[in-house]
Amino acid sequence: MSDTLTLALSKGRIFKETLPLLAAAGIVPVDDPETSRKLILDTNLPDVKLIIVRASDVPTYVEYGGADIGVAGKDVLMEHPHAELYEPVDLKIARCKLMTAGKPDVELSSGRLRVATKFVESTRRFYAEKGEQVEIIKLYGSMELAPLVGLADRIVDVVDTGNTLRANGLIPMEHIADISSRLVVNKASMKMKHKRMQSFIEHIRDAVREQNND
Ligand SMILES: Nc1ncnc2c1ncn2[C@@H]1O[C@H](COP(=O)(O)OP(=O)(O)OP(=O)(O)O)[C@@H](O)[C@H]1O
Ligand SMILES: O=P(O)(O)OC[C@H]1O[C@H](OP(=O)(O)OP(=O)(O)O)[C@H](O)[C@@H]1O
Repeated sequence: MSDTLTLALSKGRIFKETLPLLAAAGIVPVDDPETSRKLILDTNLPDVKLIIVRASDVPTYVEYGGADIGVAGKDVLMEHPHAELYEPVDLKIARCKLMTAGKPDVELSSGRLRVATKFVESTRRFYAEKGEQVEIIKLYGSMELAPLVGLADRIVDVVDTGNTLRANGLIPMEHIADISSRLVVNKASMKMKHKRMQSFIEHIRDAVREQNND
């Protein structure tokens, strides 16, 4: 196994918020994924590469060794409860809450509650723990639309400011989980590239402490 470290990141929020942590670990990407079409990005360090993947694909790339390390939201990790991954650092970035939401003051019909979400696994677990039988409708985005067009009674989505819910006449209801992004690590890489990985993890851990003044 080569000693190159491959890090899987998603574009947008996670990339932007991970950059300062990488910089503190001495890693600066050469290309900007927002403008480049490249999916493998070089960094200032010849032995560190970044790969750009969909946020929900990060655990898959890392579990199967397509990347040694990744950054994934806890919401995404909760959808992969059996993934063979280490989760050594809470990066405390991309913070939000996983919540149920719906229209205020609506009489619910007597049948099963219909819940639209892309977070099927967390939703299933949440209602199972409450002992409530619900019908889960899988969507891939724009969940807020579902109650407005009668597709569902509730949604489960991530909420930060609440602006998206408000803009669509919905209100947050039950809190399911606090979400932040985590460093995830391939188990084989951790054994085979132990020193390099350990040093990277420690640098990131220090950077998180510094960023949060603790
Ligand atoms: N409004 C928000 N505020 C803070 N963090 C958020 C917010 N929305 C999502 N997140 C967190 O950031 C992560 C990445 O979100 P992002 O919007 O970049 O990807 P996505 O569009 O949800 O993923 P995909 O591309 O797979 O559909 C999410 O998994 C979640 O943990
Ligand atoms: O409570 P708020 O601050 O409004 O944030 C919540 C919204 O943020 C995310 O969407 P995002 O803006 O990332 O767009 P996306 O649909 O591309 O993920 C998420 O899907 C919510 O809709």
